[in-house]
Amino acid sequence: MRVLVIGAGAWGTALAVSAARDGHRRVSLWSRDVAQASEMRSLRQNRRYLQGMDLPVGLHIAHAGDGPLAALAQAQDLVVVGTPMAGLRSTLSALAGVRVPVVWLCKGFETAQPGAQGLLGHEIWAQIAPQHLPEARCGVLSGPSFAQEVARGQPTALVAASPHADVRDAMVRAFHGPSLRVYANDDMVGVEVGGAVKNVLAIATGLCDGLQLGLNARAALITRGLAEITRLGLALGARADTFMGLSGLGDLVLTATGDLSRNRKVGLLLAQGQTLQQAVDSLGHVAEGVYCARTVVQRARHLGVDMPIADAVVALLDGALRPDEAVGRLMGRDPAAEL
Ligand SMILES: NC(=O)c1ccc[n+]([C@@H]2O[C@H](COP(=O)([O-])OP(=O)(O)OC[C@H]3O[C@@H](n4cnc5c(N)ncnc54)[C@H](O)[C@@H]3O)[C@@H](O)[C@H]2O)c1
Ligand SMILES: O=P(O)(O)OC[C@H](O)CO
Repeated sequence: MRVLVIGAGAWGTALAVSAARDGHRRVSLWSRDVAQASEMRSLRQNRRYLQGMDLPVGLHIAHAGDGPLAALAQAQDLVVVGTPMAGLRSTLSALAGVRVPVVWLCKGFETAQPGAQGLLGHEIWAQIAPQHLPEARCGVLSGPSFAQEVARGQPTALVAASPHADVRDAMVRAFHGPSLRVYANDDMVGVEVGGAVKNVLAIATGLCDGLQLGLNARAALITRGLAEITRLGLALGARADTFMGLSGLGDLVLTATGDLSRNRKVGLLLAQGQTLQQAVDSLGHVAEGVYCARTVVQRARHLGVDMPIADAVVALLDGALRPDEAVGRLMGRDPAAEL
């Protein structure tokens, strides 16, 4: 099987490494940065994004200087976009017309532009791909997964979501292996909503832990956060049971509690008194929750969905509330029925 991973950040590299360990797959990792790709070719490491991890001998490194991305993509069995949300639209545009299933790894909503709604991956895809190729097919690979652990071969479970059975199968064939289980799900909307909104909630739990509000508070945030994810997902057309799965509860628990999470780290740093800019600058990697929190809240308001925790995160990121005021606002809400 021939697999192309576009975007040599932490996650794209980790999955390419994991897939390439199986000698039956021909895996290529593409970087837009020619200098980074050249270094990866010579050192067989991605020092910038996955320090200390050797790239398998069989992993082919490709870059923007090798020729048109669409031509390389056309020669594959599966194309995997590993950029952050901010790069998804431009990458899908570059791939328009390619007759190979395209899936992505990013977890977020597109940052909303003035006068427009920020979109999920499948919504961006619908604006671009079918105009060029009506039979174009897409999917998303998501679930609880820190890049470093996957690259090291530590046991991990992912979910491959697409409305198309052949795309789900292609993702399973590309990535399922001895240390990586890939489950299939046809609810792409639910899987995308879970992956996007958990990042916003992980900022909240990071803040909660940084302020030492306690374990009870963290459990409450995770549980009520899952209720917010589910409400928004249902309003967008997802199935409720998806949110009990890997891309819902699973990824929320991992990101909200795992100290490898960049989103959780943003919350921890804000609690220490850092500005948002200082927190983001210190990461060196993308924290999608920072960029999609406003979109989540806008989409929820548009649909009449109540998301008080996400609202508080936005107020905090915008500097409209201090951390202690955000806690006060959440705890001061009127009593409500749980379900
Ligand atoms: N790191 C993880 O553990 C992890 C796990 C699961 C999902 N994700 C998701 O995967 C996505 C990527 O995360 P990451 O951790 O790899 O980010 P990262 O910050 O480590 O790397 C981002 C990479 O994308 C590249 N890039 C940015 N815009 C691009 C564009 N327009 N075209 C091509 N390349 C572009 C950058 O040069 C960089 O190589 C995010 O949406 C993240 O939420 C990350
Ligand atoms: O480091 P984060 O917060 O971007 O989370 C990484 C993955 O999405 C966890 O599944």
